[in-house]
Amino acid sequence: MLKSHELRGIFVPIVTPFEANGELDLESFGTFAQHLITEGIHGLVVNGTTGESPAIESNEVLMLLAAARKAMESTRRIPIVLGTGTNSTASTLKRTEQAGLHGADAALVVVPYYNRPSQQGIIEHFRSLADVGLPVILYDIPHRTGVVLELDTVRTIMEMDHMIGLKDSTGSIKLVTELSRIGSKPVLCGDDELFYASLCCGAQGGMLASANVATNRFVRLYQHQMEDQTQEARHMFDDLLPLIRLLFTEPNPAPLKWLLAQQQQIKSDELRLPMTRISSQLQQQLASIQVR
Ligand SMILES: O=C(O)C1=N[C@H](C(=O)O)C[C@H](O)C1
Repeated sequence: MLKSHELRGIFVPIVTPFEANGELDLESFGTFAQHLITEGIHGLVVNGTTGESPAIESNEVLMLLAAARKAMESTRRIPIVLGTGTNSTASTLKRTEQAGLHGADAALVVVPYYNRPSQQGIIEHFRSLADVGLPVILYDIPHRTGVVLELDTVRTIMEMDHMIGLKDSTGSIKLVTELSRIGSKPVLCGDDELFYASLCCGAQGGMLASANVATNRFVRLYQHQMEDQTQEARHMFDDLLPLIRLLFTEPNPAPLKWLLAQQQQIKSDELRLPMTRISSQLQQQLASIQVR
């Protein structure tokens, strides 16, 4: 199980590869997970947004978790964080229990989206997971959920014993700055363009879709920053920024999947609807950028 102080470094929300008929491509998933691990990542996030969690059935989530564990047998054991959050407290509870039973090290639980609960409702949603026995990471991403967490709400949730940290996709450095000022639990940046700024403001690392590609560059950037080699880290981030921006010009993870299929890291750039393949214009732009 993942402890708060181990929530640091580069956690990659791995893409979920599909066969041309839309079935899970577990073979590509396993070999790609091994590749990410050998690139030096510190943790793997299965069934995140980048893993197309809204389109993955709960039995498939467990298949992906088993494949991730298997990939580590021949490489290195790193923490596996499983996305288990939905906009129903009951189903989140059930999925988080399953995650614990099947060997996840922590659960990533997004703020309930779409139904726009009150701040108190959100607090109770996270409190309900206390007895599961699995560490939980709060995932705050207001532009996807439709609800903005107040600072007091985040603090209240972070103080719960089973909560080990925050994935911050708020699109601002305000929250990470304040949480690190008051010595709260670790914050991982979940907004790729703000990664370097977040590290400078106290983030302990990142959960970054872009780190599916250029993986080792993100790992080295993080290491430079931790060793106070801030100039090197800054330069590495500046070099990565054009790639990061391109990866988010069309809905994530379609650009990533196209690039990974080009690199033959996964067999196909297949997505499940409503996600669709990228435009030919973006293909050309991605093809012309230096990724490795
Ligand atoms: O899957 C994730 O985890 C991430 N999702 C974000 C998004 O798609 O909005 C981006 C972030 O890099 C990680």
